[in-house]
Amino acid sequence: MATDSWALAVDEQEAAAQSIGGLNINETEENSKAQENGTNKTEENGDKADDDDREDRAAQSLLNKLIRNNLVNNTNQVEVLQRDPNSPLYSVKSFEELRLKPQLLQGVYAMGFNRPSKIQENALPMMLAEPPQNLIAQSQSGTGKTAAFVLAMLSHVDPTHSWPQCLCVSPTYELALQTGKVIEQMGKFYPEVKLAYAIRGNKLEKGMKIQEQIVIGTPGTVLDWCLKLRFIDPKKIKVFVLDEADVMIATQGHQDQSIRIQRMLPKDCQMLLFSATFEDSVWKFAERIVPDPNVIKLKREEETLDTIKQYYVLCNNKEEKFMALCNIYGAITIAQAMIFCHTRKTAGWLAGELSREGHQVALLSGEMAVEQRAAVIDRFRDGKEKVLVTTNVCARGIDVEQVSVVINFDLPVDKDGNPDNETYLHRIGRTGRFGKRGLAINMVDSRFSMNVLNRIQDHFNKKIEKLDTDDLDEIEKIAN
Ligand SMILES: Nc1ncnc2c1ncn2[C@@H]1O[C@H](COP(=O)(O)OP(=O)(O)OP(=O)(O)O)[C@@H](O)[C@H]1O
Repeated sequence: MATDSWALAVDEQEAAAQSIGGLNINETEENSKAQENGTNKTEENGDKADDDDREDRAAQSLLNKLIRNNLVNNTNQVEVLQRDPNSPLYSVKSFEELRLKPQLLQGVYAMGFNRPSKIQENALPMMLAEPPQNLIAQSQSGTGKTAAFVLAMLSHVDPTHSWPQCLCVSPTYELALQTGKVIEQMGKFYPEVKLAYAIRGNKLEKGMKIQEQIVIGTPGTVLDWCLKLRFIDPKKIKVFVLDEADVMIATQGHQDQSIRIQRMLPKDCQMLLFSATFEDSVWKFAERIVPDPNVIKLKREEETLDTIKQYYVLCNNKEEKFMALCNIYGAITIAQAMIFCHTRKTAGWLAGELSREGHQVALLSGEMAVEQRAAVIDRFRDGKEKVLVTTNVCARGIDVEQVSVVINFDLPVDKDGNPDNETYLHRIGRTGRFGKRGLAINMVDSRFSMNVLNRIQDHFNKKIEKLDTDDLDEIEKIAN
């Protein structure tokens, strides 16, 4: 996340410069030096960086949800740690085996799910078991966690009772809405089950009691509804879900609020916690929320540079980098390319220059709302634009199969100006699914960036070849 938040910080810095300097972006000397060195003023302000990180995680997670329309491929084995290692381990290969209510099975199939995802194979039997079992599950975004706990909640409610029985907390209003949508879709043929949103702005009359069986919301509002306003009787909750635990703990106060909610629930309430990543801090939090847990983990698919041809081009400034890019485009056919810039300003400039050259260009930029970003990514994935110019902020999690060329117009560095190897790998590396050959071209424009390139090369122990973009024959060769 380091680079994302750094790029975001730069974007915000530029936005500030823009608002101070009218519509012209006035790059101060200090600013441009900072960019050159890969350092940034805002890093002095630790709080600000933390804020960025928080926003960044929630925004990234929302973006992932908006652009994802099927499961991510993952060939790793699921690790299961049972609370009682002697009890049999159930896993299912079909939804029928779960003996779901027919209305729910219909909902699952109507969503186009044919069989359980890897994580669902193990998680669903555990979550649907009698007596209910607690679960901590970790796997990357897009592996089917949300669908799994939504199915568990819908299976456990008794629609003849008009009070909340399942409670789900999400880190932000927008993420809660997204999960709500999945509940509505999956419960489409089960209209007796109703859903309420405990989110800011949803004001209810004093003394009211919620009648909906499922409540989804953010921790602050859920806590108020349970404790202060008593719209919900926490003692009647049968299933408690805490989603996106890693994003949750990044937000000040959410951790405590979640723990306070959990304390109000009955001892036999089923506790479920989900997270895309599992740092120590997440694990400590998870253990406080979920007593006696079963644990399911699915490691991320490893990315590799093995099938990627990597090159670098020596230039003196951004204009030369642009010329080099034009030469490459003139020499080889590029179906779709993603071009990464360090700042929003460079990205905007480059997108403009490329459009002038007649390219169909999409621009992803930090000031765009997450929904706008998702729309740009969708258009690009549909092939409506052939070039996507972006800063780092927006680019995580975008898997575009047809992207054959990735260009680092600026090399990825962290906030201290050190090579950001993880981001480099993430930009150009391929997982099993996208195992096709790829081409990565790095633009080097200073001694500083040459040093970054060399360190990246050493880190991955993979040669990055020099490319002379004035030599058309040489460029043609790299396409073969
Ligand atoms: N068993 C399944 N078969 C096919 N598609 C599925 C299945 N389960 C989930 N999906 C789809 O895969 C995508 C990712 O699923 P889901 O949102 O549940 O994953 P997640 O791990 O919660 O990720 P995120 O946190 O990004 O939402 C969604 O588009 C969902 O509709």
